[in-house]
Amino acid sequence: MEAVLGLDRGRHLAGLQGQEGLLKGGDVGALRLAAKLPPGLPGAASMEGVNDLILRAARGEPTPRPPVWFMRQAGRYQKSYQEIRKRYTLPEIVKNPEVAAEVTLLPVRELGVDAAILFADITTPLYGMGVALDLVEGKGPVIHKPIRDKEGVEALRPLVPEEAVPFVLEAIRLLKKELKVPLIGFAGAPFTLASYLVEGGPSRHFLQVKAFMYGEEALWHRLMEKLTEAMARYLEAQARAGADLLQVFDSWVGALGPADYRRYVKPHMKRLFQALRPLGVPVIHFGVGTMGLLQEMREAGGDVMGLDHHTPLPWAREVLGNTPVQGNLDPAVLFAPKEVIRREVGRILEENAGRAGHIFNLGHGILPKTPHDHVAYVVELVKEVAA
Ligand SMILES: Cc1c2[nH]c(c1CCC(=O)O)Cc1[nH]c(c(CCC(=O)O)c1C)Cc1[nH]c(c(CCC(=O)O)c1C)Cc1[nH]c(c(C)c1CCC(=O)O)C2
Repeated sequence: MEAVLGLDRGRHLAGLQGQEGLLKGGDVGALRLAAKLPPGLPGAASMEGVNDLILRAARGEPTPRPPVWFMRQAGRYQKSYQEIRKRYTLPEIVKNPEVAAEVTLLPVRELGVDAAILFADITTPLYGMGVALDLVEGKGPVIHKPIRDKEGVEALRPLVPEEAVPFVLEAIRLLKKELKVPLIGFAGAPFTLASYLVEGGPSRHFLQVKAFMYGEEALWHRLMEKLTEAMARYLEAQARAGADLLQVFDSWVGALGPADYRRYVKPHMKRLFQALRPLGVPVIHFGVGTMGLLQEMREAGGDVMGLDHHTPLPWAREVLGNTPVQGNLDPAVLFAPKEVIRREVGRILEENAGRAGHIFNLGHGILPKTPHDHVAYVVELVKEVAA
């Protein structure tokens, strides 16, 4: 397995050098020494010479241009990923630190994005809590025994990251030796994980999870507490292993209205973000269909709010004040002709009007059949800002 990373190491470094060679004007400033990280984090020592644009933007500091990365930037739209997937299943990639690190590096090399995101799935830590599941192609996670009662909730084991996901922590340590951009660690938020655990798989109307939430309120909070505690431990372990930022994916919480969010979800999210605060690592809080929840989610916590493509950026800026934002190009725009991509990227940059604290991203993850050159084009366009 060493060969997988070893073989590509030279290419990776060559790619990065090429990328630096192309840097112009303001971008050079982006490669200055990283600002100090809080003590106790292993990432601190290895941040020298790292492109720290995303860390500065996450702190709300001015940058010569917005940093850019993409949710699901490693995946099936890449030929290189498809090649690796011919040899390994998704869980095999994740459980093999060298291969997971290699997949994490693919978009950094191929696109020149300003951050890497650890290659894993939101379901990865669930195995370590005693949940049996499959990742079904074209569908998503399928839980063997959905949680519907007290017995199911009690059967969930506390997560001990060093024992349950040592491969994730090892992948982070390997990546920190290779990367010249910050590494984002991530986890699913309790509601989004609960939706898979209770529904048994992806859902359209979230009827099972809502029935459980409304009908068994005490048990619901017990389930959310267990997931909150586990994800706090998981994210903490990722930061200690070297992750420079963390993103919490509450992908499906947009299924709830603000009153339900306040009652059934917000107290748990508050606890999660409180637990992460002492780590001193910026945390991005993201959801889809969450425009109506934005203020509640911001109150729950997070240093950066992820915006989906239904949320007007200027409106979000009004609502959020100085809180940094991430987003929010519609992933479908990547299927459009290049002139449209240029127009839409330009629109978002104009909407942000050069304000500090903007991380350029999509409003949700890259879709499987997205043309690779269109993704690369977005990176070029964002980098033009500082040219
Ligand atoms: C809801 C969710 C999941 N997983 C994730 C979320 C939250 C983000 C979001 O809202 O999109 C998070 C995730 N999953 C994956 C990553 C990798 C890092 C990255 O962003 O590059 C991340 C951040 C790998 C993956 N996880 C999965 C793939 C699909 C590719 C494959 O099977 O090889 C990848 C690259 C599988 C998965 N896992 C999940 C789904 C819906 C799917 C897709 C099913 C399909 O369409 O086949 C659950």
